[in-house]
Amino acid sequence: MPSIIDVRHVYKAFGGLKVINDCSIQVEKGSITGLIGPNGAGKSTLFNIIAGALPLDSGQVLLDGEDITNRPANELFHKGLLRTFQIAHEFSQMTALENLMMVPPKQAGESLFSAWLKPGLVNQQETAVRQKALEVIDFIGLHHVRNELAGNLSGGQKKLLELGRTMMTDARVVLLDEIAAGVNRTLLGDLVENIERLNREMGYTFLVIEHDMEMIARLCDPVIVLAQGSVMVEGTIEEIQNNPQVIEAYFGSTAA
Ligand SMILES: Nc1ncnc2c1ncn2[C@@H]1O[C@H](COP(=O)(O)OP(=O)(O)OP(=O)(O)O)[C@@H](O)[C@H]1O
Repeated sequence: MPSIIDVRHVYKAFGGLKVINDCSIQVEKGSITGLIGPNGAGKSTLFNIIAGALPLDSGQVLLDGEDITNRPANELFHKGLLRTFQIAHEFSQMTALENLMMVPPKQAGESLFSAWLKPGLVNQQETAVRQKALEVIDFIGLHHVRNELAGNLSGGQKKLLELGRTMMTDARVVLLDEIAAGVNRTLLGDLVENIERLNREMGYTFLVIEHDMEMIARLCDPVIVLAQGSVMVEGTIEEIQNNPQVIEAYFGSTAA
């Protein structure tokens, strides 16, 4: 399988602190790849670099063979590379459904000019967007709270909504940053199921940062372990869990 994301020899330092250090990873198209590592290993920094939120010092990032090094996040969004955040950032004063309807980037209704010139087109687009939002909200199991203000949703429901927002665009790769944090087990099950379905039924590729090992074990193959800014080891979850280097990096020598 070809790589959809190809990170090549990336370096990044903050002041004198080398955070990403000759890091190369490949994410296979159609995979759910896990990215784990001890605190401060550089996982979020690497995510920020891939997603265009942070410039790298040297190296290269390719998306499906195209050089996207240091391209801005909004450009990558249009290319189908999306990132969800550690803290869901919904518009709290809009309903869940409206939050989904906000997403499409090329909505003619956003432009006053096109609304004035082509009101029919705007109406047509809005109907199509609403229809798609209703389908998405069904898919993520939030139909019953579609008219609830997003600010009133539970933490887990907000994360489901965040995942739903990626479905409103033609996402190809979604970077998930610690979405399990603070989510109860039932909703976590829903999240995992939805990620699996998006992967299976819609061909999404996922790159997942997660501290919750149960979630990594259930979802991810392969798993990449980052330590001190570069790849320590990559393999199946079983291979990772039994790797002495990984045990050492996580727990120190006492656990080995
Ligand atoms: N904007 C910044 N300025 C300076 N140092 C930073 C910045 N962002 C991250 N760092 C440092 O870079 C290192 C890696 O941080 P990063 O958040 O990428 O690690 P992580 O693997 O995601 O950690 P965690 O699992 O704890 O979230 C840390 O030492 C952190 O303090």
